[in-house]
Amino acid sequence: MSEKIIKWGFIGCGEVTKYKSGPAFQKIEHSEVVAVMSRDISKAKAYAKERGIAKWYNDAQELINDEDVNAVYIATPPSSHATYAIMSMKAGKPVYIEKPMAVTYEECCRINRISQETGIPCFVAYYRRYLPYFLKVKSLVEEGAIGNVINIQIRFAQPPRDLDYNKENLPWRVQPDIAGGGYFYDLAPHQIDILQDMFGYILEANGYKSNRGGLYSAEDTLSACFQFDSGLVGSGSWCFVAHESAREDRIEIIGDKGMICFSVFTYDPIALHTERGREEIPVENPIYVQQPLIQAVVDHLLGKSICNCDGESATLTNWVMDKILNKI
Ligand SMILES: NC(=O)C1=CN([C@@H]2O[C@H](COP(=O)(O)OP(=O)(O)OC[C@H]3O[C@@H](n4cnc5c(N)ncnc54)[C@H](OP(=O)(O)O)[C@@H]3O)[C@@H](O)[C@H]2O)C=CC1
Ligand SMILES: O=C1CO[C@H](CO)[C@@H](O)[C@@H]1O
Repeated sequence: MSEKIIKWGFIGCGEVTKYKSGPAFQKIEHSEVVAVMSRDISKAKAYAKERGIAKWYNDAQELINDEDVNAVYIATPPSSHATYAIMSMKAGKPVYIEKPMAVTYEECCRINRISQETGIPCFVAYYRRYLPYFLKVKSLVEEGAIGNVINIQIRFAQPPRDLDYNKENLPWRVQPDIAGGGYFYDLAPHQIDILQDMFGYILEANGYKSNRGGLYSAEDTLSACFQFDSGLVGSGSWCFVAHESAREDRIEIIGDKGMICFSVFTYDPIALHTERGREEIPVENPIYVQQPLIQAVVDHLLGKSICNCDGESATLTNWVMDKILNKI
């Protein structure tokens, strides 16, 4: 891309854009937000006015066609990611898509096909790959702090959220036609992506799912096992209707000389267990957590470096989830 400034249009301006990503697009050099879209024009206008964004729309195609917009951030629920990504790339505009990339592996493949045919890049918001906390875990593994890695364990449990009890108006995150599944499809992609970034691609995955809470139709409890290309095996369990006493957000990387435990959502200090005992390693992340990844995307679009947080790699995470859910 020859432009000196990446001028973003946002499709969707909900929660994720308020703090995690939105301000970062405006803080980064050679990056501006020039337009925003919500299906409700008054929401789009209020969002734009509050943040000094010049234009607002209630129609995605109009935002994409805007000549001032030269890259598109898709921050809507997952069921609309493929449509907007394909519309944008067909208009010649690179996309940065929120996670999960789409509601199925097959939709991800469609997005990648259009990216290949048009030559327009597609990135996915797996920002943990660029966060200091996870880079520290990765460097401990690479330095051999725990010897050879033998096994991976993911454990995640949380109680239902208040909104999950509202049968008449359930959150989109537990509606599989919008979200791709239940909370598993919302949260597990972060865990699966970061593990694939550290250990290579997962080539086998199988799972069992169940609905134990009866609050909504999507699965709320799962167990899975998986194997990486290298032969490394791991397993995971997820429960979204657990008692508070079972709350957990933990990945264990078990080695032959120690173990690393870390969290994916709460960033509790990394725990390094070795023959020296247990050490805690606190690591600070930036306030706008997507900023390092967005910087990498902007640098890629400016031709300065390559960002590999792309559609091809993100698709493998949807593949793993669809295998665990028996969707494929
Ligand atoms: N990377 C991360 O850490 C996080 C990522 N996310 C991801 O970001 C995405 C959005 O999540 P979040 O911001 O929490 O969701 P919200 O429900 O808060 O916001 C969704 C936004 O999309 C708009 N919208 C909904 N449906 C459509 C549609 N079909 N077409 C156009 N606009 C639509 C909504 O506004 P309106 O209804 O007015 O159009 C709203 O602006 C999801 O993919 C989610 O998984 C979310 C949180 C963190
Ligand atoms: O990282 C995250 C934190 O929680 C949100 C709500 O479940 C997720 O959508 C998001 O991906």
